[in-house]
Amino acid sequence: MTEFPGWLAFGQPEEGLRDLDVAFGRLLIRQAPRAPEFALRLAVLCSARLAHGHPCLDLKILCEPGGSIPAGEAEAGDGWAGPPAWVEGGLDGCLAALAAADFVGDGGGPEPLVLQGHRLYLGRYWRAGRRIREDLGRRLALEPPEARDPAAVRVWLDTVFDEPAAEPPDWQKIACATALLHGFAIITGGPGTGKTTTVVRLLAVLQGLARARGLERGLRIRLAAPTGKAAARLNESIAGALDRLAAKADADLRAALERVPAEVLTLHRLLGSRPDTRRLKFHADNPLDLDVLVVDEASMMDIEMMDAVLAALPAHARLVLLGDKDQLASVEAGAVLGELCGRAEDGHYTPAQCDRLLECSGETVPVAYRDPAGAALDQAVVMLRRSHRFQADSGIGRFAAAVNRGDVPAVAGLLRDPPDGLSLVRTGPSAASSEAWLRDSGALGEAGYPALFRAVRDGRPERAAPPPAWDCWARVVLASQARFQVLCALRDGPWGARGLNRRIESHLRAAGWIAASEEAWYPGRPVLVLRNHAALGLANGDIGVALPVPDPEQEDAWMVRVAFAGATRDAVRWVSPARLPEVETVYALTVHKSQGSEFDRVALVLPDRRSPLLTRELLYTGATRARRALALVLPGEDALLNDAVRRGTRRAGGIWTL
Ligand SMILES: Nc1ncnc2c1ncn2[C@@H]1O[C@H](COP(=O)(O)OP(=O)(O)OP(=O)(O)O)[C@@H](O)[C@H]1O
Repeated sequence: MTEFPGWLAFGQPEEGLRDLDVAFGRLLIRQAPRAPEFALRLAVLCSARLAHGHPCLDLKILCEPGGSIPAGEAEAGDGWAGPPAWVEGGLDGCLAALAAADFVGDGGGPEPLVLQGHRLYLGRYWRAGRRIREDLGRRLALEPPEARDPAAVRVWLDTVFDEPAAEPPDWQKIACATALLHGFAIITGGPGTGKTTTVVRLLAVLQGLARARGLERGLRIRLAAPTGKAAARLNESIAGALDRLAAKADADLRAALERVPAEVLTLHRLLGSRPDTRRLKFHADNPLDLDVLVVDEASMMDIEMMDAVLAALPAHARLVLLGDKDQLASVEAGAVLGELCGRAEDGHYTPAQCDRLLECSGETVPVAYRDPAGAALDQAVVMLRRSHRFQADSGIGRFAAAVNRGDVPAVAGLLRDPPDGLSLVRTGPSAASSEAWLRDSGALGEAGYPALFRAVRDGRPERAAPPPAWDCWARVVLASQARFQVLCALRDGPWGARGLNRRIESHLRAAGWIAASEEAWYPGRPVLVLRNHAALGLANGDIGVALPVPDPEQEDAWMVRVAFAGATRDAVRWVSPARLPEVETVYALTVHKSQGSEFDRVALVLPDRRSPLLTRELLYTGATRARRALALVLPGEDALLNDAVRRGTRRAGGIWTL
């Protein structure tokens, strides 16, 4: 019988170890009983880091004084400053112990862990990271046909960008030119900076140029997003951007626009994910049949998803990623977009690239963004810098920008005297169940959840109404649902989503919006889908609302169906609650789950105590889910908010440096 050390016991959440990590540690001991225990602890910590989205353990950060890698980033736990007591001999000590362990290799062999410099990876992620880097390297080196005809590119770009930018240079035009010049490009930018507008123009130019080259069938273009919600939102905004561009198009541009698809799939659907297997339909040996793939909300892509997408993408195909590099990364391992955009703020465009961009677009890259030593990746990344959604003086925009800069005094100043669109609601730490903050934050007000119930109550068609009338009602209800949302940092604890959901529901019951006698599936109950369900066309993160509809089997009887937005603009999908995969009520939603969604008004609720999960990215992501009004609900002290603004997540990835 193998002896296991005491710290390797199942059910040790206080150590931050999941049972999975413990099982991994035990497996390693069985395989390599003579490995130093210190190396084993590092290996198990490496596995535990995955739960927090880190694909590797950065030993340098671990050993820094104040490096604070809490093994147990439990939601309610505190971070700690400095390495754990069992770390001996600093970075050199870690490296020596790992060198003596059979289960650690350099990536060339089958070892389950790989040590690369000062980073310890689980082999699976290291190999995926290396494939990503090699694949992107190949795509960056591709010279697409458009790059060979800068004069034609210039004509088309001048056609789709027919108005000068308010402030030169026109980064949107530069982004289009960049994506035309490379087989792989990233367009990053905050909310409303015009990523969708830009990509629609890009796709029109690509189709226009393809037609001019005599490619009669046009390019095969697919649009995708990591979640159903993000796909549905891109669907809407692509359709809007296409309409806007078509309104002023000449015949050539109209012909090109007709070949730009508006349908957006989830990445899982695009890759042909199947219910009972991890194997995808499309992969390296059965690639996707397409020439251009655009992925929106790419900040939500983790390493494995990126690896799967690249594997299934034909070698000649162009990949364009859109996303906000400052948003929270995927909860799965790896902040792929954040890492690829690590140098986007400063451009780093080489003189040769600036010349090419000028030739293709007529735009001059400002000196501040030039760098003779710029890397190949830098040339393919463009950051859009101006929000067209928020006025420069809008409360949400200013708050989000200050949070993003980590500017504590600016955040404090904005909250002291909040500009339009921003408000601060202070509550006592024990006020989670009180009605006051819910009223002050707008949740129980006219524009809050009562508006959803009013849409349910007032818009219900006559019993005999035809199906389109029921769809129309559902669309109005779903639109009301998307107008207001309570978001919280955490899932558990008094200010976490779970508890708040129950409390908000009971306040709505007390106010008479939900009848006291009604069952779990009362009309108006909003629910969040927690798992992908390919057969029902539902994806993790989709939100639906329960509604009563006539029962066709029994006269005068009603049945409950949950309405979800369908894949196309006006479609509604009705699903019986009995067929739904795992769902939960969603008056309060965690910021993590809200990625890819937007709401007119948001109440962003912070916890009353410190949590390592409360970071700058989380605040920024939560705040930028709001389009018109943001109420920040602060149950604890200001120091808590200030700490979060200061604390940027340090995702230990290293994919791009592998
Ligand atoms: N160059 C521009 N001039 C004026 N308005 C613009 C410009 N670019 C985009 N817009 C407008 O700004 C709004 C946001 O644009 P868009 O949806 O393209 O941004 P986005 O970055 O994709 O936003 P999201 O945050 O939803 O991802 C739209 O109403 C769009 O019409």
